[in-house]
Amino acid sequence: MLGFATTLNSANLACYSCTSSAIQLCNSQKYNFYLSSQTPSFLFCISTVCRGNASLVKAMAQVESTTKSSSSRTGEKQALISLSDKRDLALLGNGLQGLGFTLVSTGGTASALEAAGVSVTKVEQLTGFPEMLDGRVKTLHPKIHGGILARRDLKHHVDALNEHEIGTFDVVVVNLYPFYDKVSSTSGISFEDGVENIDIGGPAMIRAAAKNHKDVLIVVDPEDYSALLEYLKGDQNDDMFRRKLAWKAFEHVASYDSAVSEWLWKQTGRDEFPPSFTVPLSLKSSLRYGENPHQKAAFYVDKSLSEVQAGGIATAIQHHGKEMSYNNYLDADAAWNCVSEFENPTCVIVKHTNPCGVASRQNILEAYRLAVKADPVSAFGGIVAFNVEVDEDLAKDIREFRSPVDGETRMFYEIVVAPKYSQRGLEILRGKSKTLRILEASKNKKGKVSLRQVGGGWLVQDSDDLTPQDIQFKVVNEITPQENELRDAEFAWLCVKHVKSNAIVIAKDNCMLGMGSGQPNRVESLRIAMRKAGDEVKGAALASDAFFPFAWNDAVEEACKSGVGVIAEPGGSIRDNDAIDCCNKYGVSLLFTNVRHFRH
Ligand SMILES: NC(=O)c1ncn([C@@H]2O[C@H](COP(=O)(O)O)[C@@H](O)[C@H]2O)c1NC=O
Repeated sequence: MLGFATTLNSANLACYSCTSSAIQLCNSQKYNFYLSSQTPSFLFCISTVCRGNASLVKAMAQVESTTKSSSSRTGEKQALISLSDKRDLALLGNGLQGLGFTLVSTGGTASALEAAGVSVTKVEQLTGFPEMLDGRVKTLHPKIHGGILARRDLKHHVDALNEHEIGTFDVVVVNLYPFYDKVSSTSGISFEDGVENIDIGGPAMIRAAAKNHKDVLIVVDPEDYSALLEYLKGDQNDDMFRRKLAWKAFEHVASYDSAVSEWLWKQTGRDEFPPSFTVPLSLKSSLRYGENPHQKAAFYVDKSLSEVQAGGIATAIQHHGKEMSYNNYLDADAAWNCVSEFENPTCVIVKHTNPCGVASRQNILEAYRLAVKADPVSAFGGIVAFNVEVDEDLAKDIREFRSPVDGETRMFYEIVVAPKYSQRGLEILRGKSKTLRILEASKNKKGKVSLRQVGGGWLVQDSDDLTPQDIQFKVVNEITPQENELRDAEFAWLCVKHVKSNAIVIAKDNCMLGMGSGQPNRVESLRIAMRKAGDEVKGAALASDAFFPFAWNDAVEEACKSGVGVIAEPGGSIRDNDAIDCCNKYGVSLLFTNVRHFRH
């Protein structure tokens, strides 16, 4: 058995027992005995006086205990660093070392620090235990967690540290195994690999340090390294800085855990919503105000695993224009959701979340003009969405096109959203106005979950992904529709899905002619739609988001009298036969889809 030597000053080491200065580094784990964080090497006395004297080890433990408690009291500074994301590690390591910190690290982090020329003590040297179980146990040790969790203002905490020869940590820098990236990678991951990527020791250290943030600074984000170093250079009296780091640390762990639990629920193979779940949200931007100027507001991006590469407005790139407002986000979302559904080149114009103009044409310029024409009054100040690139010609048209209302006023829009812009197209649109928001969005993923808040709770449902291709348009009366009428009905059906209930859309030749939305009764929506369609209603298709409760002297008869050629509705009313008889009488085809598209 070997005896150990210690003093506080590493330059002046001597054996406690024999006072010999014949001190050597000990390479054998078995005999390692940590002395103090200022002398983090493993030392032993090779004097013949000590050699083989078992009692010396005990004696030395007492000496070291004294040494350690005095080191803590004399403000010896230790930082614990364990990072998967090793970005800016050299900046951190050099910065802390320059400020007089002793660095303690897990294996990979220690190697990276050493490679960056920073001296470091390995956690296993401190704990006297090797990292084991394939890294499942590295830092889960009282010498680590005691040093993080002990309150410096409680004597019995400090005494306990001294008794067990534990040094304190003033700074803990940890980030976690990249579970999120691994399980969401497109190449996929096995269940076993997923499990191995669940970090255990990291969250334990983060939580411990965040709990004891009064004494320990906890950093989980490389973006905070500079602020940490600045803080350490100052008087360190800003408690709010510590609290903010602690908040961020718990948030980091909470998001991480929500990803793990979301993934595990999927691994159970159950096709139902989980009994409870957490949605991780990340602030994208503070908004000037909410729906109205007296309401505070912000926009958050959903970080759920199911939202990875889900496309949509939240991840759209803004190329130009005034900052997006709360209502802009809602409207842009509605426009983008609607236009993304069409296969052919299409333009959708939205006002207050309702499409007021929709047209599909091989020539997108034509589609754009038709979409404006559907309701030029509403289109003014609206959101224009395209499902194809905005090139130079289209951009010029968006810039120059004059309102069909007076033939003079140039059309004005809040937002243009498209999947792509040519360089020239973008330049031209930028020139239209300083404020015009230009968004580049990627297509929405199908099969998502939709959440909506009500007082005290959230409603959760699958997104409404059905398209006309998934639906059978069944002729239920004696009038067989023409091929073009069927296509018009499908087009109107796709439009009506995006209109607020009660929703009626009249369309012909891949162009919306009129729509009625949000009325508390269907007849009123129908009348609004017919008024907008005007004479063009003749031979057009009409789609209703839900069945008609009454036919005679009601919406169905009014539609038939107006001259529509075909009506598409879900069916399912107890008075379906009235609708069938009514359509027979007026020579209008009636199609039942058996699918409802309420939008509340
Ligand atoms: N098990 C443990 O005791 C443990 N302690 C730290 N870690 C993690 O290990 C990672 C760093 O490892 P390395 O320094 O070996 O590259 C960090 O992301 C940290 O969160 C652990 N790993 C997983 O649980």
